[in-house]
Amino acid sequence: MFLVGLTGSIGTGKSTISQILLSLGVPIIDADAIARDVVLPNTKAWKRIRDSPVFGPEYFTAEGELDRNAVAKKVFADENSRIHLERIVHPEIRAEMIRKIIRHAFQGRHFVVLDVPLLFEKSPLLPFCHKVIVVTCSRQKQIERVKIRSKWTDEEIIRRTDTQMPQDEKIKRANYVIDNNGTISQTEVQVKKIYALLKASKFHWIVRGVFATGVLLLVGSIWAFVAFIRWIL
Ligand SMILES: CC(C)(COP(=O)(O)OP(=O)(O)OC[C@H]1O[C@@H](n2cnc3c(N)ncnc32)[C@H](O)[C@@H]1O)[C@@H](O)C(=O)NCCC(=O)NCCS
Ligand SMILES: Nc1ncnc2c1ncn2[C@@H]1O[C@H](COP(=O)(O)OP(=O)(O)OP(=O)(O)O)[C@@H](O)[C@H]1O
Repeated sequence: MFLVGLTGSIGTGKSTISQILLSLGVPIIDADAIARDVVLPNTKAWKRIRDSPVFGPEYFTAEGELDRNAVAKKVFADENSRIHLERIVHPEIRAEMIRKIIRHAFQGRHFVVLDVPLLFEKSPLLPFCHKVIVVTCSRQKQIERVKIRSKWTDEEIIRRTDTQMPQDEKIKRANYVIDNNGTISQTEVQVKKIYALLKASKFHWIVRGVFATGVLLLVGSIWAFVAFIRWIL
């Protein structure tokens, strides 16, 4: 199995592309969804946020859930509190992503797509991605689309976008770029082309070969070590 990163700035269309890939049978690991799960009440990250001096009771709802709007207002206006939140949440997200990757590998998947908004900015999984897909659209479309889906103001959207790597920088680092300025059907055509290329790739055999060699070397070393000890004794 090999890993494919899917990234792009806020509202550019990552989830839309993930849905298209999912309909083609590709497993998706969604970092935003995991980020929501790891702060559910009574989880390790939730407790650390609750006990942190940076986020007081006003950042929690009456039911004890993290008040995402209140937290977003704070962290996207104040870099130190964002770094503080990320230090609590990112290790939990990373651990869960790795667990999911291992599960897919044991199921013998050909490749899995990691939908990670901060893939270039923050993710330690980037070096393990065989290919990276970047989805892009104009800033105007980003704002229009995010506003349909949420109550965020233009200012809030721009503030969030400005904490992320500029789109042209992401495009430079991509293996594949999806232009999501047009209709969803136009995007679907581009996604299907990339899917066909990934499906035709034989890279997963190389990964399997390296993994099998590693396991054989490990088992061989343990066997030789045990044989040596027995010979001494
Ligand atoms: C600040 C929080 C509570 C706001 O929650 P909210 O429901 O409003 O947004 P949601 O989580 O759905 O994120 C929407 C988008 O915001 C952007 N975003 C989220 N966190 C960050 C961040 N730390 N830095 C830059 N952009 C971010 C991403 O483009 C993401 O796709 C939440 O985003 C969060 O916990 N962020 C820290 C974890 C994180 O870095 N997540 C990104 C995925 S690894
Ligand atoms: N080509 C398109 N035409 C019209 N609407 C679109 C198109 N692509 C995405 N959208 C809509 O724009 C909004 C943002 O798209 P989507 O949620 O896929 O972006 P995202 O990059 O995953 O966002 P986020 O960074 O917040 O996770 C959604 O409401 C989606 O339905």
